[in-house]
This record gives sequence, structure tokens and C-alpha cells, in this order.
Amino acid sequence: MDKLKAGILIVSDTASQDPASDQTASALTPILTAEGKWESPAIKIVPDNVFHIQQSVCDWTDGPNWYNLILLSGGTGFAVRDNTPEAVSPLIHRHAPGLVHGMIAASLKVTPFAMMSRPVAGVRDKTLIITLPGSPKGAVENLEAVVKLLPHACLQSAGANSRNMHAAGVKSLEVEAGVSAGVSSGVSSGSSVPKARTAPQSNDPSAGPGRRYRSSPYPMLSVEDALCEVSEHTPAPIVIEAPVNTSVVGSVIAEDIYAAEAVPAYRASIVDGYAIIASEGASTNGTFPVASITHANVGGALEPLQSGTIARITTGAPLPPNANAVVMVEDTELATTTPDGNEEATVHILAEDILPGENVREPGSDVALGSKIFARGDIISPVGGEIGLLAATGTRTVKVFKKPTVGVLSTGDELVEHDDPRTLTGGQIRDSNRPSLLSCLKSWGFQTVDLGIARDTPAGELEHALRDSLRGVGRASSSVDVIVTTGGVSMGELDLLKPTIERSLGGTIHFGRVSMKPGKPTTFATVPFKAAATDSRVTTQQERQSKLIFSLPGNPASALVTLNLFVLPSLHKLSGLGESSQALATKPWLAPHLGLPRVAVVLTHHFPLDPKRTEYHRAVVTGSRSDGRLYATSTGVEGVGQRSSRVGSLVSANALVVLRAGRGVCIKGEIVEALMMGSVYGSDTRIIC
Ligand SMILES: Nc1nc2c(c(=O)[nH]1)N[C@H]1C(S)=C(S)[C@@H](COP(=O)(O)OP(=O)(O)OC[C@H]3O[C@@H](n4cnc5c(N)ncnc54)[C@H](O)[C@@H]3O)O[C@H]1N2
Ligand code: MOO
Ligand SMILES: [Mg+2]
Repeated sequence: MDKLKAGILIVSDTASQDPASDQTASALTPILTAEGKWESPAIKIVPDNVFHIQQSVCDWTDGPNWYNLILLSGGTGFAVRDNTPEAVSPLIHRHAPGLVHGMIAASLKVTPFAMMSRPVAGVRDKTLIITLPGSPKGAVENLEAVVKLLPHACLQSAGANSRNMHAAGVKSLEVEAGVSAGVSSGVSSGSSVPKARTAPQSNDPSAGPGRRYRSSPYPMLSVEDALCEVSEHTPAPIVIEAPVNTSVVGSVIAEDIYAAEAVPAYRASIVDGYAIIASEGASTNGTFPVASITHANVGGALEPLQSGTIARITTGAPLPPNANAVVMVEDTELATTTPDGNEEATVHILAEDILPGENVREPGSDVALGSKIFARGDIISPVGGEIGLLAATGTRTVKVFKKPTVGVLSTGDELVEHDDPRTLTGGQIRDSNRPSLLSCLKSWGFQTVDLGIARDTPAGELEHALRDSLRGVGRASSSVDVIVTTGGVSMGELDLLKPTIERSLGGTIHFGRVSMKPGKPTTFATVPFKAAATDSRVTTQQERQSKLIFSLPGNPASALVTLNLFVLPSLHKLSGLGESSQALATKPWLAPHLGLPRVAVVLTHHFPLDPKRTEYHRAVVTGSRSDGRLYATSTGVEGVGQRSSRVGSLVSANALVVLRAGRGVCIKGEIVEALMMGSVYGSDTRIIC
């Protein structure tokens, strides 16, 4: 039989700073390997940090190089920093309380302090995970209590046939070890009771119907409060250095930029004509020999212009030294040609009053060398002016705020790819959220990653899909900054987003319900992120950042509305659009930045109100040329018009009319606020909002 593979994870703030101080790993190794069934274990030390613990465990359980056994030592007591059980429990798919009892019982024989340990044991995928106390003595006692069972338990966890294994003498092992060999399957750890703001409030997916919440434990936030949470938990933007090309269009400049080159760099002619030596008060009229010809691309030094001569010059070309004005060719006449007739010999200048400096661009008169051309917070617009100025001044790279990359994941067993040619069966529906959200995000100028569909399986697909996209593996070739999911956030037993974020990813849900229609179960969470040390793609600033997860309701209209309402302002902040305070002082038209622009609209008909929730009513807003006002018409008020399952309610919609909760209707002619999602339509023309 091949030897089994194990990893020992030492959880200790102290040892993570001073690995030499750890004595537990070296104490455990000989006990584990004594009977020759185990390879020498891998050893790793992490601080008492939930995310570090979880990431290390998953590195050893998920993927092709999984270990049979993980022993964690440390962080199982009652101290504030002791959170190993909290980190490990959510990762366990099948708990093994028998091993826990066995270890405590053995330790109790030695010391009553065994009661102060909070061990956890169980199986994740094919790996058995056991937490041990931090002290070498305690860890050794606990491991000795179960070590003889471990090969058997691990082989079974890995899928070996238990009947064959028992036949091979496992019974004697049980007797020898003096504890029950019961690796129990499907035993629940029980539903967690919410205790602190960051503790899981979500359902424990393994809890039965008797223990599932019958009403949401998440407080219902107003949209305004929810937006404050989004703003508060969206990290500061990351600064990157980017080449000046089309890739930076739409980016926000992260530091003041000064002209590296003057524009023009030399005294240039503004017109096609003749460079002359003009002097204040003297007439320029007369006939002059043409001493030289200067074109825009002239190379090398120019001959100085002698008094009494002129030089033919083209637009943009450098003036010869001594020349100080240019007369337009239209204000001259040919006087004589050279003997061969090919060139001008003398030219008659008709204009009398050309002044020094006329038709000349002095060096740096368009952009002075070293002058401030952009301030932090300025936006590189698609119009082209900003890119043009950067290019003209020889600015080759520019510090901008990194535009976030957004991953979009659909969730649900019922989903079928929208272009799957097969006929739908049973309760299948086409995944319309992913294409519509990806299109919307792309139209806003963000990079997107299509994360596909994750099925509603409690132990696995969803968690793996989220973890992979945070790490930048699988479909996400680089780690995404923001994940947008749709579906699975409401009250059903297969609504797994909240439990997965809280219980498996160690994330914090900042809100799980919003008083709005559509979009009530909209969920926003942050997940701690620590890039792998070997990942050279990740900058130090990124490494420290939390990742954001927006879990939007599955109903298609709800998903798109909440993407516009909550995700856009967060992406704007991540892109640096909130950093424009300096720019705003001089360019107030840059405001407002974050989220959709707000306008006042006149209702063209009655709009019904929801008694409890603010409604974001999908509408078409048109601009009137006669009175200059904006008018809003619903995309459908009657019947199912605004139903959240009806993605058609967003067809042609360019605005969300904000209808505060109330009784009855908002009447025709009333002026209300609307959020513009697209350009305003005019009756015979399109005008930009
Ligand atoms: N008992 C309660 N039930 C529901 C509540 C509630 O408060 N209590 N809230 C309702 C509201 S409001 C909404 S909105 C939905 C949100 O549902 P989920 O986010 O959990 O989404 P699912 O249950 O997965 O799906 C809902 C609906 O949307 C369809 N769907 C899902 N994904 C897609 C997709 N990618 N493309 C197209 N359509 C999709 C799905 O098939 C369902 O029909 O919950 C209410 N229930
Ligand atoms: O809040 Mo849900 O999005 O109305 O249907
Ligand atoms: Mg649901």
C-alpha cells in the first residue's frame, strides 16, 4: 500500500513570526509516522487568522494534490484569538464527533483542563481534518488517542471499500485504541446561533426543516443605508502604471501629471506662407528674395534668416532663426522665378501690418514644459482629448486607478446555457442573467469574467466556484476584484449564497435584505483575500484587499436593477471616481460620480406605489424640445408589467423611476426622481444625458 499523505498546520501568531519557537510539529511527526503508514508530513505555520487557516486547509484538501489527513494544532482554546474551530468547521462536509469524543476522553484522563479544548474533526471531500491543542503535550496526547484509527478513517474517507477494510482486521484496531471508530457521516454540527455582527446569521445548510429560519435573520435596510454599507466596505482604489493607449480610456488619473515636453517644442508656423523678420511699426509690404524653404518635418539646424529676405514655410514647420512672423501665402504674389523656372526667386508681400509674433506658436505656448496637465481624479474620457494631450506631451505611461475586474456567476440547478440547442424540460430555464449582466458591465467599461453556472449543491460547486474566482484559477485566469452572483439569496433551502459566503469562505455579510422592489434579498459581503505568496500577478496593495461579493436576486429584473443600483457605485469607487475632490473644485461638471446620474422627471401617467418598499420602476425617459423637461413613461404598469421575473420590463428602459413607498399612486404630471441607466431619448433626436 502506498503511504498516506498528511499535513500538519501549526496555528500560532507567535510561531508564524518565529518558526523556531514551534515544538509541536516535531513532537507530532514521530507519532504519526511510527508505524510506517504515513509519509513524512508537510508542515506549515500560519497565524491565528481564519482566512489563513482556511486557505491553507483548502490548499491541502481541494485540487489534485490533496492530502489524506490534516492535523491542525493551536487556536482551539477559549482565548479571543483562538478561532481554529471556527475556521475549520465551515470547511467540513461530514463531521466526525467520535474522534472528538475520543480525544477529549483520553485527555480528561490526564487533566480536567481537557474540557477547555474545543476540538473539531471531520471530512472535507476526501481529507480527514482534525484539530489538536496547541501545546506539544496536549497535541501529542490527543493524536495518540486516535492515531491508530487514522489510516482506516482516511482510506474510507478517500473512498475505499469499508467491508474489505474491516475484513482486513480493523476490528482489532478498535479494541486496541479503546475508542469508537465511528467516523459518522451526515452528522450536523448544529445550527449556529448568531452572536456577533460577523458571526454567521445564515441557515446552516445541513440543518433540517425544524432548524431552518422561517423568517430572514437579516435586518431590512433602506436603500440609502445599504449604499452606505457598500461605500464603507468598498476598498480604496489601486494605483497602477499603464501605457498611454486605448486601454486607459475610462480610467481615472491617480496623480498630478506635468508636461514632460513643451508643445510645440520649437517656434512653429501656424499657416502656410513666408517667414519674415517683422518689426513693430514698420511696414511689411515689399518684394523679398526667398532665401530658404522650411517644411514641417525638417531635420537638422536651420540657416538663420538674413534681414531683407524671407523663407517659405509650411504649417507647423519651425521658423528659421531670426524670423519672428509668418505672412499667409494668400497675402503674397509671386514676383520672379529662378532661371530654370522651377522655384520662386522673389515674392511680393502685399500685407503691410504683420506684427512680430503673428502666425507663430511660441515654444510651450500650447503646453508649457513642466506645466500641470492633469490632476489626480481627472478622467481619461473616450472623447480623446485627454489621450491626445498625454500623447502630445510625450507621456508614455500614466498612473491610473485600476479598473476592477468583475466575475459574473449564475447559480441554480434549473439553469441551462441560453444558447443550449436542446428543448427545455421540467423546471429548466435559460440563464438570462449572465449574458445581460455581462453586457451591462462591459458597456460600463469594466473587464469581466464569465464564471459560468454553479449548481445548488450544498458541499461544493458554489464554494469551489467562488474560491477559484477569488484566487484567479479556473475560468478566472486572473483573480477578480468583485464577484456578482445571481440567484440563491432568498429563503429557500437551496438558497446557498449566504451560508456559503459566511460559513465556508469566512466572509462577512454586510446586508442581506433591502427594502426595495425589485431586489429585496440583495446581499452584499466582503471576503478576506490573501494572495498566494507565489502569485506574481498580485501587487502588495491588492494582497491586502478584501474581495467584494454582490449576491443579487435570481429574478432577472431584480438582478439587473440591483446591478445598476448597488454594484455600479462600488465599481465607480474602486475605479477611483470618488478620488476627484481636487478635480471637482475646478471642474464641477465631473460630479456626481458614483452610481447612476439622478434627474427629475415628469410622470406621463399614474404610477402605482408599493405600500412598503421603494420601487425602482423601469421607465423610458424622453426629453421634450419644447419645454426642456424630461418625461417618464413606464415600460409596463398593467398586470405583470413590473414583475421582477420579467426581464422585458428593462427592454428599452433607460431609467429607474424612484417611487417611495406609499398608498395609492403617484399621479400623472408629478415630478419624481429617476436614475438614468442610459441616454435620454428625444422625440426626433437622441440627446446625451
Ligand atoms: N419565502 C420567501 N420567498 C421569497 C422571498 C421572500 O422574501 N420570502 N423573496 C422573493 C424575492 S423578492 C425574490 S427577488 C426572489 C429571489 O430569489 P433568489 O435570489 O433566491 O433566486 P432563486 O430562488 O435562485 O431564483 C428566483 C427566480 O429567478 C430565476 N433565475 C435564477 N437565476 C436565473 C438566471 N441566471 N437567469 C434567469 N432566471 C434566473 C429562477 O429560476 C427563479 O424563477 O425570491 C423570492 N422568494
Ligand atoms: O424583490 Mo424581488 O426582486 O421583488 O422579486
Ligand atoms: Mg430562492
